[in-house]
Amino acid sequence: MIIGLTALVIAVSAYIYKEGVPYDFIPFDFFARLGLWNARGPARAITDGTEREPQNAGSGELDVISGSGGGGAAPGYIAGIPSRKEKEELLVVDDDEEEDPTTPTAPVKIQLLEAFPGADTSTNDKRKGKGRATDDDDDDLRVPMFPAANSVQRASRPSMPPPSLAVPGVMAPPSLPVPTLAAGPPSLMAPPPVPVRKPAGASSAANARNAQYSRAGPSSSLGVPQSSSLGVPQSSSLGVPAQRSTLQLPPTHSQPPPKPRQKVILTPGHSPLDWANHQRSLPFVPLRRITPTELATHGARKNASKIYWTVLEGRVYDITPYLPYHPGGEKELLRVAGKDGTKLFNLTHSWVNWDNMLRGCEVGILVSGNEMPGKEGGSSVGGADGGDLESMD
Ligand code: HEM
Repeated sequence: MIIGLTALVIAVSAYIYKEGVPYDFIPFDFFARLGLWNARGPARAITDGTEREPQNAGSGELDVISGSGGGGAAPGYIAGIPSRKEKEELLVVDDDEEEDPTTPTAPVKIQLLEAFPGADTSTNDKRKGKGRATDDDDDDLRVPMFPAANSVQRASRPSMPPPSLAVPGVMAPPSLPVPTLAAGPPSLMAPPPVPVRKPAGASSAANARNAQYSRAGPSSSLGVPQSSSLGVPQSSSLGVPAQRSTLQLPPTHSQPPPKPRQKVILTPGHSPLDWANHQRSLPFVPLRRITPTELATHGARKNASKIYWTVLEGRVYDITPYLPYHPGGEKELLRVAGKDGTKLFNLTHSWVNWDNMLRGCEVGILVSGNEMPGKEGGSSVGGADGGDLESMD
């Protein structure tokens, strides 16, 4: 009997020594349910395989999955505790291979150790002389960096900050790519080739005009330096001229360039706002019928009165008080004195609301010379010798 028991104990010991602890052995499952088996704290029994206690998540405790609802796990399997065989398989390291922390194998090993916190690595620790040896490391749940902090991958991307290790389980936001404008190989796509319009039979005058409007040259109109700092190669294989800045607008040649502004510097007190105030102070003048002959006496030349009239869409205006307020200058405004200035006005600035601007300067309407026989002659603003509109109607 004693010999038999002794032989049984020896056999069990030899089995455990060789194969590891049979966790699926029913008594162990029973002890695990009682909370006696887990050496790292009270075990959590999950009876139906779905309920888990979230408050202990990540605390290093082990999950016990019962045989009835294991969801594919072996009956009595204690999640998180590998068998000796598993541990040895997981922790086998090629002795010939030098352990380099920069290679991806180092984090993998760390992850395996983290995945099985109860694993006994003393064998490997003794063999390698290093590794996870203290229990303090069990509470360190930091996510290992991959690639390693000093790996070649990280060294090649210096702008990417290493993920924060302060908050475990929180992934660092991806860093936005910062375009390197000054240095580095050109990574921008080359612009499309500039379309070259060369109509057959184009006249030499048109060519001359195109040459005049074309601003391709060493100086960019946008002020972009010719040595582009955007990394665009100066000599593109797509046929883009090397001296042209990529930010420069391509020449269209379809329309002539707009005329440069010809605004003059107005004397102080003659701004558009000043004119609006001054116009309100002008005296009211009864409107009259004005013939072209009378209008001509108020031209720019041979005008002793220095009173200048013009016509805009059939209405006669005394532009004399407006002369110092005209943004285009007095000289330009006097070009329409004594005649119909509608066409020139609209050619210059059709957007200007002349009706509103010159309301206080209106002196009458233009009539043909036949309508007012005998009524021609010089007259000043508000003159009484013209045909008064109210009295004539
Ligand atoms: C007869 C009544 C006229 C009125 C009330 C008037 C009024 C104005 C106003 C308000 C502006 C400023 C436009 C702006 O800032 O966009 C302006 C600009 C100018 N005006 Fe007149 N204008 C008159 C007639 C003329 C005439 C007859 C000419 C020339 C033929 C002329 C030539 C100019 C020019 C060259 C400018 C500067 C355009 C620019 O570069 O902005 N204006 N005028």
